[in-house]
Amino acid sequence: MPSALSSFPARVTLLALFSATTFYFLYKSRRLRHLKTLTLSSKHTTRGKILFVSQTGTSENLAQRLHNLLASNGVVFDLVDAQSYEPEDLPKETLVLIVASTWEDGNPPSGARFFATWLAESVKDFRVGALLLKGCRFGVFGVGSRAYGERFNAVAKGFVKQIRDLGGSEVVPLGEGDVDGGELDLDFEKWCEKVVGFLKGKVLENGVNGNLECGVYDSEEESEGESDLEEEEIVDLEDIAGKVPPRKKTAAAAESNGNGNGKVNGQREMVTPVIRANLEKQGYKIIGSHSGVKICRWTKSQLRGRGGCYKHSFYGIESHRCMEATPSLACANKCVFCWRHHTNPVGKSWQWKMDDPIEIVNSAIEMHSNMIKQMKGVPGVTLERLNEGLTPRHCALSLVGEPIMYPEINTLVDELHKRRISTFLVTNAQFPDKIKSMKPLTQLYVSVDAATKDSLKAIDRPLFGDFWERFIDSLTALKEKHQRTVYRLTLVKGWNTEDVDAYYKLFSIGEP
Ligand SMILES: Cc1cc2nc3c(=O)[nH]c(=O)nc-3n(C[C@H](O)[C@H](O)[C@H](O)COP(=O)(O)O)c2cc1C
Ligand code: SF4
Repeated sequence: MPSALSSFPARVTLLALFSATTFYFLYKSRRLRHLKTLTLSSKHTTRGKILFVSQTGTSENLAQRLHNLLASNGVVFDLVDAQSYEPEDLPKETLVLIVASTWEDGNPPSGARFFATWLAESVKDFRVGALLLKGCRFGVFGVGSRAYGERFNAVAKGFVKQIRDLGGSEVVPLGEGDVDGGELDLDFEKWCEKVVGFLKGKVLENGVNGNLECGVYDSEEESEGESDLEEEEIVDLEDIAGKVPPRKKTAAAAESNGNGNGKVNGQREMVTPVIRANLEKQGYKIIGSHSGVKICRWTKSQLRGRGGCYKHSFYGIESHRCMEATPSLACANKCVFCWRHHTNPVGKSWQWKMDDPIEIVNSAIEMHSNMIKQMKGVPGVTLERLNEGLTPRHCALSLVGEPIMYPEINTLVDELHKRRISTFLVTNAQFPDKIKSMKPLTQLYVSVDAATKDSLKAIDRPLFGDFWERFIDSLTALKEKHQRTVYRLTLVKGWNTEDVDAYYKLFSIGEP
């Protein structure tokens, strides 16, 4: 048990606080986000931004024109080159107008690659969720050439989709300028008219109403502080899922695949080509046939000299030296909040071809290091931090799936420890025997997704018929472990936030 946080109520409160905040906003706010984003509070007084993405100056000139036009209407925006804009600040923005050109192969100009990559990666990062930019209203004008066919204004179109996917509210429909055959100036003017119309409170064709008096565009007073909304929007706790499907679609009980034969080294590969492609699209690096590694957004953040995750605040773990990995992408549940929905491999026991633990560790470190190297040259990344990042000191075995399903988990953990890498492992409490036989880890977490049998069944949709007995046995096994143990609560309002007494009983079983 850790000394600083060994106080049971303190630890439970902190974990519950993180998880509850995350899920409450992921789940509830998704449905409400349109309503909310249309009703800006007077706290949002950040000045609007005009961002330009430009290589040869066309988009920059147009952006400058828009800037002047708005200024002549009494509204002052900041005019910023996307090249020098810090995308981590986007969630703080309340209104962003982007003028963006498209270049070779439908890509942005090289100077704006970081901005574009940040957006694309945030959409794919399941931990970010659909709320990151929910306070941000935006409009995009694309500068390109129709001669490029399907790639005409690909960058501008991509920005619109990505910002929408991250919860942004599009207040002016995409404008498209064609520098070759089209009427660039005219099309831009029309788009600018819509922007001015929006700012003057006119209802646009997409039904969004602007309002000059809402405080967003106040040219005199610029708020320095961060809004309350932003504070509420703290999402992401390592492997917490981002997108919650509606309850009615997910309430059906999970079906066992019925094939669990307990073979330690089966013939089938766990990761099928379809699953592999799906995971790789989301930034996962697949190791062998059942393991994965992914660079965490906190790792990137701390590499850039920004904040780390809660393990940095709690335990001093340096996020830029942390590797997030799992030796089993499969698990024995189909939790309703799992981002993988129905695409993940499931099983009651190991039934797949098995890779060597040493090879998994070596490949994980190599792949992780390669991802770290790609951060070279990114604003804020110093050589010193980059080099530190190349030698991970901590491994979060909690990416996705159930790590203790992997039959060689003990050897794998030993390998990590031999390399002076500390280990945090998260299990979903369905394999009590595995918990018992697990060698000491730096910290062992058990996910407590619900406090009663019925709610656990509804939320985790376990494959095992005796899931509740397994769950209780897992907590009992935890108590008997002579090491640091933690319950991790994932609280979703309306699903599992009641039954306080039942949670209390569970705490007295495991004594985390
Ligand atoms: C090599 C090259 C590739 C281009 N590729 C595209 C493209 O894929 N799609 C598109 O819409 N426009 C494309 N364009 C047109 C540019 O977007 C256009 O020249 C624009 O004015 C550049 O704006 P900027 O000066 O703001 O960067 C391309 C232009 C060049 C020279
Ligand atoms: S523990 Fe590591 S992987 Fe997990 S959120 Fe923190 S930095 Fe990222």
